Amino acid sequence: MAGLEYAIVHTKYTIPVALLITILLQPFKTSVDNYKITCLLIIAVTSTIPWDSYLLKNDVWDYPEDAVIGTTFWKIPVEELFFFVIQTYITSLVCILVSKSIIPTAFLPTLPVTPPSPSIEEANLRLQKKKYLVQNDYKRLRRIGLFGAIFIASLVAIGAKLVHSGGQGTYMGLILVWACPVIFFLWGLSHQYILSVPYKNVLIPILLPTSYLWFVDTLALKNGTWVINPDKSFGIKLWKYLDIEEAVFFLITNILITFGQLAFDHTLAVINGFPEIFNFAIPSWPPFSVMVRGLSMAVRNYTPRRISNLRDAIMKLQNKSRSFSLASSVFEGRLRIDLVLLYAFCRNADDLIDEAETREEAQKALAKLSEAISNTFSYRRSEKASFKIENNLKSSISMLYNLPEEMASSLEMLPLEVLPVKPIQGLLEGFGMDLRFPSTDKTEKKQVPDGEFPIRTESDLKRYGYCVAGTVAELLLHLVFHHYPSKGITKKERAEIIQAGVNMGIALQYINISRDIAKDALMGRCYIPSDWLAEYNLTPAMVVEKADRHGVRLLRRRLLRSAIEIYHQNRSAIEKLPTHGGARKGVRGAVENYVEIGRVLLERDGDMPIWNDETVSKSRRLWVFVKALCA
Ligand SMILES: CC(C)=CCC/C(C)=C/CC/C(C)=C/CC/C(C)=C/[C@@H]1[C@@H](COP(=O)(O)OP(=O)(O)O)[C@]1(C)CC/C=C(\C)CC/C=C(\C)CCC=C(C)C
Repeated sequence: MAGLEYAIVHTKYTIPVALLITILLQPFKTSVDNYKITCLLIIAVTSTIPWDSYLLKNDVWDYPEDAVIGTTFWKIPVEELFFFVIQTYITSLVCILVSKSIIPTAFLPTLPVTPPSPSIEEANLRLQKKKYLVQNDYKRLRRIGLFGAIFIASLVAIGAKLVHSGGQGTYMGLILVWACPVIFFLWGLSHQYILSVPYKNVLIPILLPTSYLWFVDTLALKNGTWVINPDKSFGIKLWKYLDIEEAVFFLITNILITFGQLAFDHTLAVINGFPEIFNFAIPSWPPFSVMVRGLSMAVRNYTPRRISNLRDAIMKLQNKSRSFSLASSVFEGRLRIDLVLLYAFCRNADDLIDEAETREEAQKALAKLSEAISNTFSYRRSEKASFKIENNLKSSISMLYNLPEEMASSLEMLPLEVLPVKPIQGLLEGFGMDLRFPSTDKTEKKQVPDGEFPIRTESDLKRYGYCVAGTVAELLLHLVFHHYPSKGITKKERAEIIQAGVNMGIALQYINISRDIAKDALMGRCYIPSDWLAEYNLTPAMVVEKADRHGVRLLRRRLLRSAIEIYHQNRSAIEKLPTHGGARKGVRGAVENYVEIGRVLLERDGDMPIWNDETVSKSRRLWVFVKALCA
């Protein structure tokens, strides 16, 4: 007599959890995630069917007739088949969710390079990078890898022995001989990557679903939904009702799924991370042959400098910008890597000027950077096909132009072959404008008189906005179109979208200026146009002296209103961006996150001084971001 008990286990326990995680992941899900889930589902179902069918035929476990609907496939009840699917799906989603915060390429292992004895700054920097260095100790990885392989191989041997002896060890033996060879294979291919990613990325997808499924299994065993044959199992219980074999089964299958997901991430990390080797566009669903090539590429062929420069760029992004760091998790593959590298370049260039001790030093640094950019740019254009990041410890750009190593590396990493040079020069022009403010350093001989603050009119402000932010948007959108050249968009439409992006960049810069009025004043800068200030009988020097004034607040409101207006005029262009690679969602999320700062400032109105990026609370930032992704 057929029954619904097993089906009820799914409706009560597995389906709701799967739905919940699907909803949680939905805003962040990319098409590469669908690829990984689909592949694993196919592998899991096809490999489990013969095994499960064998166990059922040999009476290792059974289902009372009144607990299942009665429809079977190879003797397996459909509810059981559904279990393979839903468990693989749930564990894969958890794995994908926890992996969102990392860029897999940054966790590829690298062969040890013997560095010269470090200077104090280098030693400090290395201390900061400890997270990666410790996890990336190559010899240690190999040792653990070997130990792990011996351990897994021993489990296979124990399993074989148990199966051969039959009797109570049968069920445990069949689990071990079926799952451990696959785990051995995945471990062999990807143990260095598995050991290099943060532990939580491996442990959470294994332990969280396992403990939940232990709980569900305990209930099912208690209710007799399925029954384990006492003649083919040890009779040892982890706790009341939960047989040790069942506990091992769920643990081991979740290890399988998690290792499978991580092996996918590993190969994607390689094929996305080394464009000089995989020198073709990588589709969201890369062909199997490319995946195998990535997985089998030896660590000695990786480019350590590329990996370590990428790690530096990620650290910069995480330490300096919460909004762009969050937005980065939505972009996929090479676009994500290139955006992080672009961020690091812009940030390093900005810091190079802002952190110079004197104006002369800043001017010199700007000139050196400008020269390095134009020379690197022409060199790359001429050597386009053969460009390769060298493995030297020091960047050649740093040696040639005497630029700080971090700055030089981020320039070296920038995909200049696909970027226009004009916006990069525009960015430098913007930084140059920052150097035209009167100095706050009393020892400096040449003081610029009040009238010579560089932002005199609204059009100066707009030019400045274009230089430091419009250009960033232009570069960002060039990267989007380079990686996802939508065939449906004409050249004219593309130019219009880029123009809208430039305007949006200007709007974001207005918000940035409004937020930082007090902070900028401390540096002797005032970006509110002098002729706006004059309407309130104020001068830029008065703002620098004391930013918190009634007139300044009113002008800040005017600037924010103007930013929001530009935002409204241009935001529809975002919906014309390619959806691939998370481009549209990511740009929408990044823009909304930043515009929220403007909205909060308008809400708070009177608040001054406005100090730092604590303007929007973490929870509000996340909420706005998720809403933007779901729009
Ligand atoms: C996802 C990801 C990693 C994106 C990277 C975006 C990127 C390359 C940003 C570089 C930012 C930067 C350091 C620029 C140097 C000059 C500067 C300081 C500009 C201001 C940025 C904010 O910097 P800040 O560090 O102060 O920010 P925090 O609040 O501390 O986080 C700017 C305000 C400029 C930012 C402008 C953009 C990123 C361009 C925005 C335009 C688009 C996203 C395109 C919109 C597209 C359409 C079609 C409308």
